[in-house]
Amino acid sequence: MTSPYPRIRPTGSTPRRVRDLALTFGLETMPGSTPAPGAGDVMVTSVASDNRAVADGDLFVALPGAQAHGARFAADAVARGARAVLTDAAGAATLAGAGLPAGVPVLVASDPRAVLGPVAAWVYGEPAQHLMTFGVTGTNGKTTTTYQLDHLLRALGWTGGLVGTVEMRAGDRVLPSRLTTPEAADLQAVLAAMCEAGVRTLAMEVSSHSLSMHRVDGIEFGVVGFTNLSQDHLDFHGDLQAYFDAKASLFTPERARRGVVVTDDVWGERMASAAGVPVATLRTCEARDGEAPADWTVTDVAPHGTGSAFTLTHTDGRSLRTSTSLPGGFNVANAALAVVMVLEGGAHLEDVAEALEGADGLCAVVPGRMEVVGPGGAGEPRVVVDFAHNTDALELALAALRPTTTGRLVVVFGATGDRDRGKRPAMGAAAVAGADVVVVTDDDPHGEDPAAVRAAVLDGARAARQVARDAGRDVAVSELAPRGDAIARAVLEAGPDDTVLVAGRGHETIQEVAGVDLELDDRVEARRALEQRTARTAAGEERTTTA
Ligand SMILES: CC(=O)N[C@H]1[C@@H](OP(=O)(O)OP(=O)(O)OC[C@H]2O[C@@H](n3ccc(=O)[nH]c3=O)[C@H](O)[C@@H]2O)O[C@H](CO)[C@@H](O)[C@@H]1O[C@H](C)C(=O)N[C@@H](C)C(=O)N[C@H](CCC(=O)O)C(=O)O
Ligand SMILES: Nc1ncnc2c1ncn2[C@@H]1O[C@H](COP(=O)(O)OP(=O)(O)OP(=O)(O)O)[C@@H](O)[C@H]1O
Repeated sequence: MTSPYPRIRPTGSTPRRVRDLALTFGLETMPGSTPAPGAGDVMVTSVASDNRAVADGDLFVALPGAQAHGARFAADAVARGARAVLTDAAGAATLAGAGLPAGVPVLVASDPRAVLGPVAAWVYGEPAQHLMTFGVTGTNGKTTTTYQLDHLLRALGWTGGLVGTVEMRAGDRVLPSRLTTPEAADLQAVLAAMCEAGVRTLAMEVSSHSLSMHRVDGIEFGVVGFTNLSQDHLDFHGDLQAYFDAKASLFTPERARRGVVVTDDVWGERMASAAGVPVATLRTCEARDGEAPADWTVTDVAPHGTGSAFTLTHTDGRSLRTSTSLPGGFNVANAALAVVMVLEGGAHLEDVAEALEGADGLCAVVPGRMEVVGPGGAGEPRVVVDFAHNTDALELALAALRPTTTGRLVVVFGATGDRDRGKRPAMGAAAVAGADVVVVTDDDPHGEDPAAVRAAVLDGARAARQVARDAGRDVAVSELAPRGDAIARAVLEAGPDDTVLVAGRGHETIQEVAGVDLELDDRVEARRALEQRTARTAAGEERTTTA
């Protein structure tokens, strides 16, 4: 039996009586599924919502889904050791005739997805209540901000746990992530494993999907943060207002005690006004005319190593100066948000300043976020891999690299298949506006025709190229697939003073093409191309010397 994904679970859990579960959450038990009199209590120690990840002692939660109903997998879940099932009326109807073994209670909830989080938290002993919890939402910056949060919390002496797009970390246990925010059954198991491992703080990404799909229900975050909002995921939410509303639901008493909102964009101001919990505002760029000062303000941004130094000041006069190693103004915003969330969570400014001093600022390496694969120099171009996969992020990533690019700025990118199609031409236009050489290739096509996705991006790029030409700026636009070839050509043809930005996939190592998972790591491809350049240069030099 294969499992689609391993899970981080606690090694030991207190058995919980299914009867108590049903009473606590007001769940009916499907007639005929109650254990025989005298058979003793059915106990569960853990929760799973996918049969392929079930272990002995699980409550299997059979959720209705867009592709299938989880009830279809309940018999296999029981065969794998699930002791009870929680589902909805449709699932119960399926199970009534499915011939589950006797003595497996089937609990029925009107909306099992809505109750899964609180149920899983109850089974695992409310792990989030034993952690200092920090949740970050926003279109871009969640991963970066959570890594900087974790870095600072560790610098303050805490053992930190991390959950997000790249990985889940619970003490010494690390697992690559499938989702940015895991389903509640998996998430509560990770939190329980963190508590078991002596972890004291949690820095986690909270995606808008997860908020709409109840994945973080059952968690009341100590502090939540909002980075920004721009066009993305509209295929799921429908429009920007619905996308905003999903994120705003994190700033409610059911989900958080207090918040920090970056008010650099209008959506941040709206988030601060809409919040149902106390929030501190943070501005990292010039205030708009007539705008009230934010609670926290970033000033005196200056180059510092590969990133920036900046000063954070509160209206009450508190102030500290620190830095981030990641380039770009947006990474100042991410670093500042991480610091303010920790301060708003109750840490003393002096302690934070001292910790940052000792930790050399916010210098967490964030896999695939402005990751320098080749530093440049010695005749080689600088090569950077970034996760920018929407218009706003691409614009900012290019803007972050332009000031330190003395030659041409080259960008290799594409757009994700089966996701928000509206952003494709805009991404093409953003690439032309910010770069000198634009190579359009595949990102993760998923089930879409890769050429059609590239064509949509090229439409925007070519239209913008004409505008650039009319303004006297010539931008080279080309198309090349597969992605590995595009990365190789860009790196091999770049000049020694050029910067090559490979954008869109960051840390990812699997590219899904027509349902087939291909191994593809942009960093490996870029490194290989740099090695080819070096070998070619060496061979050229040898030919010269032997000539
Ligand atoms: C839109 C969305 O989020 N869909 C999620 C949803 O899918 P679904 O409702 O279609 O579920 P389904 O596949 O029909 O399965 C129904 C039930 O049967 C179970 N099942 C299914 C198959 C099986 O063999 N055995 C089994 O038990 C499933 O676990 C589920 O409980 O429930 C599934 C099971 O948990 C998720 O895997 C799936 O995420 C899909 C894969 C996905 O791509 N989600 C993305 C959009 C997402 O959530 N992204 C955000 C980040 C966005 C961003 O900021 O970039 C994230 O937090 O990762
Ligand atoms: N504060 C920000 N504002 C705008 N763009 C940003 C910001 N922070 C990072 N970016 C850009 O967005 C990309 C994604 O950053 P990051 O992974 O930290 O965000 P994310 O919200 O976790 O994204 P995802 O949810 O897709 O994982 C980065 O590679 C960078 O190009």
